[in-house]
Amino acid sequence: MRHVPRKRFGQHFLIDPTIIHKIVALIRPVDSDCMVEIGPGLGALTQPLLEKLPTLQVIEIDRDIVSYLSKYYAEKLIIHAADVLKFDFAVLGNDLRIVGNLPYNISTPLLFHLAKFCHLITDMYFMLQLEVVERMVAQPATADYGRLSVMLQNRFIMEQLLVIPAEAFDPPPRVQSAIVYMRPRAAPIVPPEQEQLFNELVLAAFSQRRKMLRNTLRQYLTAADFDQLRIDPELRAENLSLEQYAVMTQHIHTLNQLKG
Ligand SMILES: C[S@@+](CC[C@H](N)C(=O)[O-])C[C@H]1O[C@@H](n2cnc3c(N)ncnc32)[C@H](O)[C@@H]1O
Repeated sequence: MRHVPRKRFGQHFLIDPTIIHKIVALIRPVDSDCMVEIGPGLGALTQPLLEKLPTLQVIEIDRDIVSYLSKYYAEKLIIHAADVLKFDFAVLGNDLRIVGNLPYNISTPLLFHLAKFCHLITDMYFMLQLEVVERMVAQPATADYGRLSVMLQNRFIMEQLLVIPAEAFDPPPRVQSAIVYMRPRAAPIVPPEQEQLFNELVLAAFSQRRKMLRNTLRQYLTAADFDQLRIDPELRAENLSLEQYAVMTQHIHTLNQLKG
């Protein structure tokens, strides 16, 4: 089908057969998988995945692409014509394996949306902007370490896999891309009932990442609290590990409970 790529849907279609083959080899689809592809587009990954799977569920927003896919792949493909940011993954069942060459313009909100369903997910393989993948897997005391790293690492084990050059796509994006592997932790580091507080705390700390915690977290922790937690209040957001954010959250949660 002749299709003019739509910028507003972040359409950069994979065209390099060697890279497509490598991505599918990483995913290793097997018969029993409950596989879901986000943004199948013109089928670059869909076609080779379908060769290994009895069925595949896809979520696609572009109505022209939806009608093309429903004609071309009639039977084995279950198409959800929807905006993935509003999609309720719970309707797909559990043990989900989710894959996709994601639209880069919505990657951060999409990752946060998916995190809400991590109890239903076995693993995920995504193509994303390299810079975003580097931020996802970043460790403390590095320039890439930030809110995205802390919030996602709380829920997922993640690994940067292949780096993909822009020429592998049509039209080529202005940036390099990478494949990231994400597997939900058996349990998040921060208990779910403290997640809202954890989110607020991490947001406050990184809102002015060059400032000391003493200032950015003033509304949450006193000098005595920092002392009790054995965390130096002169540190900055980027110096704290996920575990330290979890300990601070637990401490504030307990204080809040005592206050009633
Ligand atoms: C980068 S393209 C990838 C296409 C194809 N998988 C490939 O690798 O060639 C992103 C795909 O996601 C779709 N898409 C963009 N925004 C979406 C959204 N909010 N919900 C669902 N699909 C979306 C686009 O229409 C497009 O098909």
